Amino acid sequence: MFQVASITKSFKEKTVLKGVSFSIEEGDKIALLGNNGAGKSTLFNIIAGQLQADSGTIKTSLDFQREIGMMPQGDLLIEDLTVAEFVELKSRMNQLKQADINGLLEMVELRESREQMVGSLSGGQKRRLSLLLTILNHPKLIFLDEPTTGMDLEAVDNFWKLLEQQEFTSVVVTHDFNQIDAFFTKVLILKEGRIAAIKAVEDIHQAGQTIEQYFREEMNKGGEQA
Ligand SMILES: Nc1ncnc2c1ncn2[C@@H]1O[C@H](COP(=O)(O)OP(=O)(O)OP(=O)(O)O)[C@@H](O)[C@H]1O
Repeated sequence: MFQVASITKSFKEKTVLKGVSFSIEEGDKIALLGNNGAGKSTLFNIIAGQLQADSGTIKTSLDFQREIGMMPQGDLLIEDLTVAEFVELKSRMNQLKQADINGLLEMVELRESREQMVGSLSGGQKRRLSLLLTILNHPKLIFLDEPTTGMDLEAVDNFWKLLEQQEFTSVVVTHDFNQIDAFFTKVLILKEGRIAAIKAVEDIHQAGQTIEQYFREEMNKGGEQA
């Protein structure tokens, strides 16, 4: 459904991505993991078309506009509309007929904030609104870059529950190790600009590990070699 092949990217003399390749199949729920500075957001921004790779290709059978949803790390919101106005506007832009604005807002627990200006929402509320706008037109594949940043614990729990209820094929950059074991089907670890591991969560669990334990072990491997 989506293939990333041999992506490289440097900023001045610093090479951030050193040939990143992976495929996404329908139904995959992929956790994209890596330490700070590993290049996750750079990869995400290249996939989103916000940044140009130095080399490599991205191929997909999906329509980028209609079938792929992207939620970047920074919220791209119009701050001087009310929450309801913004969701209505986005629904119209997506040509959704008779969108149930209250129902949609309920889904991300923003119903009570419907008349509030977007600019006055808290960081966590803005993330929830961004999520809603990302999934509004029911894309087939979603990419989320640290979607729960700024959310309180309850909102984080609710966020993962909400995502679990949806049937999206997804790639999520996250550090939420407490919640992710139940959600993902695959783990992709980016380390020093390369994919260090791609592993089915089922196999990790069968080996008696949590995703966090597996991640820590993979991250330590390089340390032992160095
Ligand atoms: N526009 C830029 N100009 C110069 N260097 C950049 C730029 N964007 C990213 N970098 C560098 O590329 C490296 C990877 O950054 P990136 O944001 O992709 O990491 P990340 O894995 O998403 O980290 P985090 O978990 O902290 O979000 C970092 O060293 C960063 O300083």
